[in-house]
Amino acid sequence: MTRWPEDDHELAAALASAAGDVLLTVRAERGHGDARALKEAGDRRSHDFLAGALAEARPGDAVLSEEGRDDPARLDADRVWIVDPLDGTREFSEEGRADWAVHVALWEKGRLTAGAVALPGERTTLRTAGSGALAGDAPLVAPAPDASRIRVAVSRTRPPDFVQRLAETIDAEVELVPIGSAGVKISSVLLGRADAYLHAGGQYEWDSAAPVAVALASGAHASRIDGAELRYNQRDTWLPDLLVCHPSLAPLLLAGVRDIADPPPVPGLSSTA
Ligand SMILES: Nc1ncnc2c1ncn2[C@@H]1O[C@H](COP(=O)(O)O)[C@@H](OP(=O)(O)O)[C@H]1O
Ligand SMILES: [Mg+2]
Repeated sequence: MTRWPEDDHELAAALASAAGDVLLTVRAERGHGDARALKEAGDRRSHDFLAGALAEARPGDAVLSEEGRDDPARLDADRVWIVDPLDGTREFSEEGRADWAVHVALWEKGRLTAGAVALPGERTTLRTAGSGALAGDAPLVAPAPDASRIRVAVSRTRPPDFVQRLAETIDAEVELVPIGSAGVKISSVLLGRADAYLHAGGQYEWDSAAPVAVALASGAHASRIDGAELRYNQRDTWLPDLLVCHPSLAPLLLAGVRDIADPPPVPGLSSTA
């Protein structure tokens, strides 16, 4: 039986990193000849590893996993691990790509209290610590952006119409940076490779819980795109939109989103025409 860390931050990091090793092994064993079989094997092996390890390390806690059966008992639990065993499944199956991740978050009585995002392709893990956040062993502090030229991380494969419209609305130059996986996109913001991640149109709690836990611990802004709090361990796990960025960019981006939803009147055009 493995000796798992007593500390929840350490446990999240150890589990995410170890699941990342499982996924690297699956990739090496199977190769990229059959993408569908590789995706299925990755999802399954990583989930089985995380579910087994959590049952061993924290037998009293509930688990919500993308790949597991949803047990409604989690709604009455004080501690729920929210995991995405393989985020960026498509990218995992594509040879040479490193934009896929493992997410492990802990929710306690209404808020995220610990989390880790393993980036196995980069051999590093971003995680919460007792206070603050770490990338590997180095302190992780949300980097201040240049507000005149904003690099926005977007999906590689789902058309970023919403972000495109936002780019036309706000008073700044916007560069779209296509990256796979929600966890890698949020990590890119936290590592200073992008300035914001804006997503609308659909996602589930496991896609964002762990990277949002790390983002908040690092001092970054993370909210729904209307500025509301991101809430986890809800009955319906659909969490369709979010914004992660440096706090200094949040007012500009949230105002841009409001303008898209409620476009300002065009001078000279009557609304009662
Ligand atoms: N409209 C949508 N509906 C459901 N899930 C979505 C979604 N857009 C993105 N996601 C999920 O968010 C993650 C990142 O997607 P993307 O790389 O396109 O930004 C993926 O998770 P998984 O890889 O765990 O399935 C993807 O399935
Ligand atoms: Mg996911």
